[in-house]
Amino acid sequence: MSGLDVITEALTRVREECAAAGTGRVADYIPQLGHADPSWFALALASMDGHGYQAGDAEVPFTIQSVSKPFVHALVLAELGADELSRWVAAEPSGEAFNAISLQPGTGRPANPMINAGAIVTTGLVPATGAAGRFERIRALLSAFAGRPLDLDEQVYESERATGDRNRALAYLMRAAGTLPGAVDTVLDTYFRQCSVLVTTVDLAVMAGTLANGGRQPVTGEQVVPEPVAVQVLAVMATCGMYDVAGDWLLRVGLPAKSGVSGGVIAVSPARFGVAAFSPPLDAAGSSVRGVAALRTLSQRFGLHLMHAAATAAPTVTHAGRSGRIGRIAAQGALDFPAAERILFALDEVVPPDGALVCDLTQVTQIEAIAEALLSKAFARLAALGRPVAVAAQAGFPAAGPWRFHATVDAALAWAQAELR
Ligand SMILES: NC(=O)CC[C@H](N)C(=O)O
Repeated sequence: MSGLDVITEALTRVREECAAAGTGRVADYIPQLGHADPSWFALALASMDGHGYQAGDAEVPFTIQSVSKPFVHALVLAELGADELSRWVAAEPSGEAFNAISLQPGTGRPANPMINAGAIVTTGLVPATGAAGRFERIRALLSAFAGRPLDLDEQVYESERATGDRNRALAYLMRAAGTLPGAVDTVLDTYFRQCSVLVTTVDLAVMAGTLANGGRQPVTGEQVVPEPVAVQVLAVMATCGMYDVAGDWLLRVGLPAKSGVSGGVIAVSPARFGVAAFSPPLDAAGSSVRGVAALRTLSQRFGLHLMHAAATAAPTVTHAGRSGRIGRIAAQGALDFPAAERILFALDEVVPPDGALVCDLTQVTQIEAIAEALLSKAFARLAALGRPVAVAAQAGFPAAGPWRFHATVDAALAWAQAELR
């Protein structure tokens, strides 16, 4: 408990409101899954600072099922790259159920790595020596995302292996089309094990939080996958994660997400939160009825819709004005492209033709390469026009250039005044 329990209470409230949402059916096509308690219902939230909040049955273990797919997708992207992976699996929404036969005409590739056909191929592409080694790599990866060692539920694995004829049929079709990397039984065995890894709702929230945090686990600090890989995975989750309702989900919830037949659902609010819900009864699309309702409510109530983000960006330029012939600008936080644009726009307004610029970046915490390039260019341009430029910044911003670098704003001001005299 932390934050005076206010956030925990907000989660608990959403859980209560969604407890009666619709009716669903616990999946039993994998017989062992049919033993789940339909009343289980949990919510969890993980922040980028590693803060965790939970409500309900958030520590009940269940098998991860299809929620494993984005993480294994990340592993293969990190190993092979998007170009090589796309030779095997496309990245198009299928508009079909998770277990649909999906072979693109011509190439035989499955539509995307979030449906079973594409996930089976993706699992087969995990580089390893032998099937056991391949599963251990996947288990290690899922554990790194969760920040703790995860176990296998042998009974669910045996149950799915004994009844997984539909997945076997998909694998044989792809094998015949030449798009299955490996033998049907070997690849499927790894896939069934991958789906049978045990997690809790708390685990799922922090796993989603790792994707939200650019691939860095917010609690352990481990960079589990490179940042560009996390970005690519989120893109595919956004368009394909919710199967045949992906479009409606993006409309109403507006977050990259992934559901699984055991009742788990994750959603990712990039650079903000990882969110997870768990409740076994499923809707017709194979997603948790209460989980979907809860994530929808959470996204709306907490203002997490992706397309909402731009309007709420924090102010980066904290001061833009003039004292005498010195134009002064101060900025704070992380400087990305939009922040650089704001600074550049303000520069034009504050620096007089016969004056100098003092730019206070001491409260800047991070400068993206594009922001650094644009600001450097603007400073150089001012300097070339004969206007002295003094930059006050913490170490990190390049001191080299046709401008003066100072550790404090006072030093920058004093230098600029002397230059103008
Ligand atoms: N949607 C899911 O969670 C499906 C996963 C399940 N193991 C299957 O392949 O059928």
